[in-house]
Amino acid sequence: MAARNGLPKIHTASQRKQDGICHDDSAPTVKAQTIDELHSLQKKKSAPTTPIDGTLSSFASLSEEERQKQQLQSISASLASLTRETGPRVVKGDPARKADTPKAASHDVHHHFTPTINVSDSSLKFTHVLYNLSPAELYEQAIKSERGSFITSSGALATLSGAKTGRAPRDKRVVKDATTEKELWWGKGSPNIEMDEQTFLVNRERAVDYLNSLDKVFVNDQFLNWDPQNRVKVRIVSARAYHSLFMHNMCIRPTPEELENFGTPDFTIYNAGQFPCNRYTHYMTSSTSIDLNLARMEMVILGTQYAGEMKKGLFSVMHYLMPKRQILSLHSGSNMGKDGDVALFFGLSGTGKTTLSTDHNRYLIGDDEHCWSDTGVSNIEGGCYAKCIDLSGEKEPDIWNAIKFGTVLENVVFEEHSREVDYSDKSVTENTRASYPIEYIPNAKIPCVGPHPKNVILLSCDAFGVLPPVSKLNLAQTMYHFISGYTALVAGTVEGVKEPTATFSACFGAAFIMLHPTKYAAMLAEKMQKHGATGWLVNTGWSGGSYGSGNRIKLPYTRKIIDAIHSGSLLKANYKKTEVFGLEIPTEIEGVPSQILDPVNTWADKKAYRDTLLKLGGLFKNNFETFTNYKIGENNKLAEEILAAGPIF
Ligand SMILES: Nc1ncnc2c1ncn2[C@@H]1O[C@H](COP(=O)(O)OP(=O)(O)OP(=O)(O)O)[C@@H](O)[C@H]1O
Ligand SMILES: O=C([O-])CC(=O)C(=O)O
Ligand SMILES: [Ca+2]
Ligand SMILES: [Mn+2]
Repeated sequence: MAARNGLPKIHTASQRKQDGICHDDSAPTVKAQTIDELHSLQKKKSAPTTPIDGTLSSFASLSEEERQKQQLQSISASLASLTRETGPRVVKGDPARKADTPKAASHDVHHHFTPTINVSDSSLKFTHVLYNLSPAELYEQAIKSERGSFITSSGALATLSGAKTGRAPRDKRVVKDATTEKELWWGKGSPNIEMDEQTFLVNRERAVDYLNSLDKVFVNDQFLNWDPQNRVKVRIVSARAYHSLFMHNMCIRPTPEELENFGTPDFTIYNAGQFPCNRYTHYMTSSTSIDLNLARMEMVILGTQYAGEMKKGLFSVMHYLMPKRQILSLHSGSNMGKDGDVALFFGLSGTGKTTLSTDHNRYLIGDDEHCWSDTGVSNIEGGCYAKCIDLSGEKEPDIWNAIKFGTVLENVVFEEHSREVDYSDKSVTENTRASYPIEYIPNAKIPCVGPHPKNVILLSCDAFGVLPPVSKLNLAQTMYHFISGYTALVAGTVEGVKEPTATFSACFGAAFIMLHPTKYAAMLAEKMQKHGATGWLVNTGWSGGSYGSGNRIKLPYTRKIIDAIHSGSLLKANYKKTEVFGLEIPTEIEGVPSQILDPVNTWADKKAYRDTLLKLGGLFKNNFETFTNYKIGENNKLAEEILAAGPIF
């Protein structure tokens, strides 16, 4: 055994001396003349994900050469400064590797224009592009050049997202032009903070200049949406291997053939997150800005390295593009039973979409973002993004086992030597996260599509502890609660929110919607009606008192409730109606103590319960006032019904 401070004795074949002469050449020697050649043998050439080596191009077929040229031209065009050169001189590969240094530019693959005296000095520099690297290559890049990158004991890549460990919704801006002014939701309650085209271009140039000034940039060409008819091509240009691996996991990964025929992207992200925006720039209120331009189909990220901005930025784009095609985009998880019954799980951050859609007895379609079209549901993404605070192998075995090689573990704390992660440690943030490809969940449904949903489950984490663990909703109630989007935000995901407080977020995702909430609500109502889906409200939050005195409903109980919804048994249960909210609650569910089903039973102080119930009812009423003047759907009947489906007292 090798001691940590000493080398073990080396036993070689030469010890079995036959002729008294030391032969250490009993195995054939390597077919290499030089050390460089030896190293070149180690890696099998299998593009397209491997960075190309300059010496290789001469062997490549003409059409392959032409394809590479077009690909580089497309990347150069993406990275173009809009005020100077048409595009940087791009070269594929890691600048740290000899074969990829600008000498390689003499090969015709990297032809590009020859800089002349009247262009800027920046055009004299090569931009090295690491194109669609594999997880293994990205691990190496991260460990080599990004402080805070480590391999954990289960093989995941631990990383730090920097100063920001959650999204920054107050810094998310959208370009208001003649088109978006009319189409998008602006003003009170809307997530769309306006900026003008000029300011967008200033920030874009800042990001592009920053990216081009670096030694290397990562470029991911990937897809969104498993529905082949409505697939969107996305390009992500970023400065960190962490960002590239995160998007590799979260977007749909192209096959080598699909990558060959990728062409130009439909949407491009410029992630210059390490670099701040400039507060002298109009509209900027901090050093962070996440800017969306729907006319250019581009997003620029400055001043935050939190990778969730890219994922949710793309989600916003889908919330704009899909409704134009009569497809409903949803902040929901989705899974399917053995008999093909599909359930949707809506809910704000931390309410249980990932936890409850990841169910060992069902096929996972997706954990966070879906489309509902005329053909059924499709996942937008290629991966999952699970919260991992207090994660345990017993309670959530599938998520636990997904944390292996290839998975990005954000902001977790681990033991220095063993690299065992301590999932209870909140030293960096409470919003610790794991990002993994969906196929890391053993019963993932690939391709991630399914038929029309049978159950629509609205998850709410009620910090007041007055909503029942489960209620059956009629269509008007489903719409009322969908538009309200109530939860008690669990600390962490949104910057600066540390304590649970009541939140209303339209469509259970106001931060990501682009159109007025009633547009999405009308589409949901129409689809639920047409396909006969049942709505449910599930409280994954407190019972027996509010946050501070009661306790969070035990996950195994919530799972039993969800099981009863899926199996259809809950539909047949006996129901009674609650006061104030008028919710239908079951009297019995297998595996769940009956007395917790009606929250009044779990509160010792009945007056406190009643006061809290009325208080929450009042908050719902106040919140809904914004929507009372809007028309929902074709006739006004539904709008009136929805209004009447709220709390009455
Ligand atoms: N009764 C319960 N039901 C669901 N989740 C629970 C329950 N009790 C505790 N939890 C915990 O709450 C968290 C739910 O987080 P989850 O990742 O599922 O949220 P999410 O809805 O997917 O959020 P996001 O949109 O931010 O990804 C998990 O850490 C889970 O272990
Ligand atoms: O975007 C994030 O950081 C995580 C997430 O899924 C959400 O907030 O809904
Ligand atoms: Ca999630
Ligand atoms: Mn989410």
